Amino acid sequence: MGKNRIDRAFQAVLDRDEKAFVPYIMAGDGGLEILGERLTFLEESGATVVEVGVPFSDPVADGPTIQAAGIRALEAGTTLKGILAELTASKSTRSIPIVMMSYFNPIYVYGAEIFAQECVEAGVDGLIIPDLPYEEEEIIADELDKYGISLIRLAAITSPDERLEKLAKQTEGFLYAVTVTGITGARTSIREGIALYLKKLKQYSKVPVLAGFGVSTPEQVRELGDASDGVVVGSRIIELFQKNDLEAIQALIQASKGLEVK
Ligand SMILES: O=P(O)(O)OC[C@@H](O)[C@@H](O)c1c[nH]c2ccccc12
Repeated sequence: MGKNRIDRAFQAVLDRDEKAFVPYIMAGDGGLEILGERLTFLEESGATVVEVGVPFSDPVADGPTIQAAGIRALEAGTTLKGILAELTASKSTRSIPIVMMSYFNPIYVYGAEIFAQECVEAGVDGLIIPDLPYEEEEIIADELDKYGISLIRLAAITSPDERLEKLAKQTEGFLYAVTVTGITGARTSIREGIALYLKKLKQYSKVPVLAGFGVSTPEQVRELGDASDGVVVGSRIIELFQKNDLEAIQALIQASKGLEVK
């Protein structure tokens, strides 16, 4: 292993027999000036990697909570350029790896090469581009490769095995296993069959498999973590930051520690 800091962060977690916890936050929600502070809080609370969202006017995969956060961020004047500048300015205050989540359009408008270059300066180690299909990746893959930025692929529960296997073999950093059909957002119960789907992905993948979409309670963090290498939590983290319930965020992160490793 060891392409970049993401690989090392996961390795450290797995070596301690813990599970990874990746919180998602929307850059610019609450103002860009608090982004650095939130990243530091998440690092100090034991997150493994942070997923930082870029707000976009047409967020096709986002549920209501993430959409609303995106609208607040856009209304506060957040731009991709501003996010990269803020991440660069606060970079020396943290060591936690950052994965940026952006739809393809803002990156395309920015220019793939300059974007990749500035990601490195900003301490962005990986990217999730939810509307970039596997078949179209070449539009940016070379630039990311050149700058050592991991391209994290999303696996859908509805995909045929053959596609899942390809995604699992190609992905870098981790494999994002989407555990629901539909959009992001808190759900009350974990769908049956998820554990089998996660186990299958784990067999295909050389990098950690993280379960995401609809994870909102410590129990779900434990349950999904048990069947995978960890979880991604978005909507719930955004709600808790809004309520300023920092203890509940820490409790969610704590739930990813000390799980029985299968
Ligand atoms: O909000 P949830 O259900 O906890 O799911 C995580 C998710 O929000 C975050 O990873 C994310 C936000 N927007 C996305 C778009 C596609 C894939 C993933 C995402």
